[in-house]
Amino acid sequence: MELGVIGLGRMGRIVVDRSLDAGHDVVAFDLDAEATAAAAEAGATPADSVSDLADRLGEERRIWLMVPAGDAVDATLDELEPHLDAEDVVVDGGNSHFEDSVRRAESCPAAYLDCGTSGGPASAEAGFSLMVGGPAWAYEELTPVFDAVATGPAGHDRMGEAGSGHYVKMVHNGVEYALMQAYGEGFELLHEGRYDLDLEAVARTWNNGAVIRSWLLELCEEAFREEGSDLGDVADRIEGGSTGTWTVQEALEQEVPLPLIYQALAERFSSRGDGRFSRRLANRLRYGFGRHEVQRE
Ligand SMILES: NC(=O)C1=CN([C@@H]2O[C@H](COP(=O)(O)OP(=O)(O)OC[C@H]3O[C@@H](n4cnc5c(N)ncnc54)[C@H](O)[C@@H]3O)[C@@H](O)[C@H]2O)C=CC1
Ligand SMILES: O=C(CO)[C@H](O)[C@H](O)COP(=O)(O)O
Repeated sequence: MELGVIGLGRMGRIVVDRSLDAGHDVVAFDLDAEATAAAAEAGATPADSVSDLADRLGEERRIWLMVPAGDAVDATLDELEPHLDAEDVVVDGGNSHFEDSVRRAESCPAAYLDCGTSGGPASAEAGFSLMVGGPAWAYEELTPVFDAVATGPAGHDRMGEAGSGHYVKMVHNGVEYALMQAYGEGFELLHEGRYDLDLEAVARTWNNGAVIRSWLLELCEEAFREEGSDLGDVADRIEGGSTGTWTVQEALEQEVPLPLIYQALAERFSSRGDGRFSRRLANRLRYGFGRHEVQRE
């Protein structure tokens, strides 16, 4: 298949590389010319602009957006619009709000797939987990690319109609906040408690057969290995927060109580000044899965 990829940062570049590795042809564009050139070196056909990318694709255009959520998605769609028709498919693989995706699906001349993407840059080799919303025919049409970008056929599925992919990803991120908070609290007690513990050894032991083993716990193990049991100079400051806020807002609207996710979000908002260990670990874990910059003292 021939795929256009717009946005070649930490995530978009993985879409390019995995698609090329699976034998697909890729036309690539980023506002940053260096990112476009780097994708070309990897085997993609470079485009000079969004319009140029659309022109270089064949009759039935398949285009994957991996730009920051918000205005960049709308700006890209505005530029694409004159080139699109009902036979074309656009995938938004970023962390867009599901209501924005519903609006875009209604106004986009092409079939529109909202695709929640989990795994982060650390999943370049293994592939992502993809949660897709939108028309079934478009999902089936893009399945060869989803197979390549995800961990494989089991790593993606169609969640339902427009918006459902980003809705599921929003809730995923709420769960991510709560899990990070739970691990953080447990390790904080171990760190402050009665025994002088090697927390990397604790995490490693838990990761080998314990009920609470997980990828986030593997990232805890990595963080303690690289930063030390006291997390060194990792600051008590957790950035991000938009996707967790959306989850809590939706829970309030639906009158579904989510005290753990809300509390984890509140911890982020109050993460200033008092050096909470749990938040310093969450700060470091966001580097582990997302290559988000570690805030340091
Ligand atoms: N980093 C992560 O762990 C994850 C990120 N995401 C989502 O994936 C999307 C991309 O994230 P990253 O790759 O991490 O961001 P990034 O900042 O590494 O890359 C974004 C790229 O888009 C380019 N760009 C911005 N506006 C553009 C435009 N109008 N046209 C063309 N290119 C444009 C930038 O130059 C940059 O190269 C975001 O929506 C993010 O929330 C989703 C899951 C995980
Ligand atoms: O989607 C992700 C992981 O699943 C991204 O890493 C996202 O940036 C995490 O959310 P936040 O920035 O609010 O911590």
